[in-house]
Amino acid sequence: MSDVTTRVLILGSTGSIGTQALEVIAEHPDRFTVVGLGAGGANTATLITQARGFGVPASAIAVADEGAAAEVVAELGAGVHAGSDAMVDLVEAVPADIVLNAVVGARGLAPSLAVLRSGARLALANKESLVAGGSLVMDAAAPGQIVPVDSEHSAIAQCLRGGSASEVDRLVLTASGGPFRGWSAAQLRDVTPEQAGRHPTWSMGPMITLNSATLVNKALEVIEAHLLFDVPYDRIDVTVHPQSIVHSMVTFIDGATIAKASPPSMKLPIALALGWPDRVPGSSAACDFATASQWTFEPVDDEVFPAIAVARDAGRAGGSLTAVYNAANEVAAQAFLDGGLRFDRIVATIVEVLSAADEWRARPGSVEEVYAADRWARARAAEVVGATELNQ
Ligand SMILES: NC(=O)C1=CN([C@@H]2O[C@H](COP(=O)(O)OP(=O)(O)OC[C@H]3O[C@@H](n4cnc5c(N)ncnc54)[C@H](OP(=O)(O)O)[C@@H]3O)[C@@H](O)[C@H]2O)C=CC1
Ligand SMILES: CC(=O)[C@@H](O)[C@H](O)COP(=O)(O)O
Ligand SMILES: [Mn+2]
Repeated sequence: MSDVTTRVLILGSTGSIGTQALEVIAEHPDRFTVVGLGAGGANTATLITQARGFGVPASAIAVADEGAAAEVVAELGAGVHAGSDAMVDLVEAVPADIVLNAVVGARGLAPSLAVLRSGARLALANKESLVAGGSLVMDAAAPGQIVPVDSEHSAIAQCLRGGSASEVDRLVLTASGGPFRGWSAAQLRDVTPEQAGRHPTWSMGPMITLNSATLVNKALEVIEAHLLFDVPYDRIDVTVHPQSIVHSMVTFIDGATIAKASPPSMKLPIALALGWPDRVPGSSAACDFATASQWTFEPVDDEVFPAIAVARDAGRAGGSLTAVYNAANEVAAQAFLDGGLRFDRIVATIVEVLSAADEWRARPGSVEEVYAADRWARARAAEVVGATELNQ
């Protein structure tokens, strides 16, 4: 084994993915070293503890919120990167072999692009940056420079190892179905944020947990799979698998399907992305085939949960419509969490915003054009959310 460790910079270190990544690294000090940490600023105590625990200096820390950054400076000293460009500044200032982007939301786009420019490997949890940036992100990446962290895409990448793209017939993403699997449209009207926050199989941050409940998470993941693996939308399926043990599958042209299975834990795909292409021993418990269990698969109810079908249409139409989809969702989801929008109106808001988004059908020529689409969609979504008829 090499005596040189892999230098890992973590953006979003205080969140669900970020903290699990630090657990993986702490378990393997012979393989990985933390060289930088970035976060929004809502959890400065955690960030300071992380910096002290992993020996990260102030100059290798980024905090988006200026006030929170000042708190970190008071504890760790001057040099902390602060403000809306802090993640990009950090990526540009601190040499790393791998940058894990575990920031939440489309705000992760600029940092993702900065990582690709730096030449480091991008371990990508922040699916929103890919969905928003689309071909811009993929075009900026060298072959193999992006390694997926999202469990489904990690699974597919594993199923594809050693094969040739021409042998792939279909990608099959699994979905837990969320907490409202089997519910009727009428039942979804009265869903509360508390109910939507109870994911059946995964413990995750609040936004992805809500996105799983609306199936917007799976919608974003279909777009993510299309971009990462260059497979057309009509050859990407979604199946509801409530146990979340099969993390996704690939069906090949001879009728064979390869599935990747393990109990639900993000530590495995995080560790694999950090160690890629090598597996990190003991990342997760393995399936216990000595105990009786059932793995079930059922179709998505597209009538009650239209999020995936809407995303496919946006993705096929192309341009910046997937950025519009994501931005509209971020606004509507936050409005729901704040008590200002009915649950079933989240996806209705996305549909409403997309229906007026024809100007964003052109392929973006620059990241500024993506940001323009994102800003437009946020403003339009805020108007739609504010329209009383949508909440009746
Ligand atoms: N959690 C999971 O199991 C999975 C998550 N993902 C994806 O990974 C990403 C992270 O998810 P998750 O860990 O659950 O989210 P969390 O909400 O738990 O964590 C989000 C992280 O982003 C940071 N952040 C918030 N605002 C900003 C900002 N303006 N600038 C920089 N950083 C910011 C937060 O910092 P602070 O604490 O300071 O607010 C926190 O560190 C998402 O894109 C999600 O879809 C994908 C698959 C599984
Ligand atoms: C762990 C992970 O990758 C999440 O994206 C997970 O897949 C969410 O669960 P759903 O299948 O309910 O969206
Ligand atoms: Mn996922």
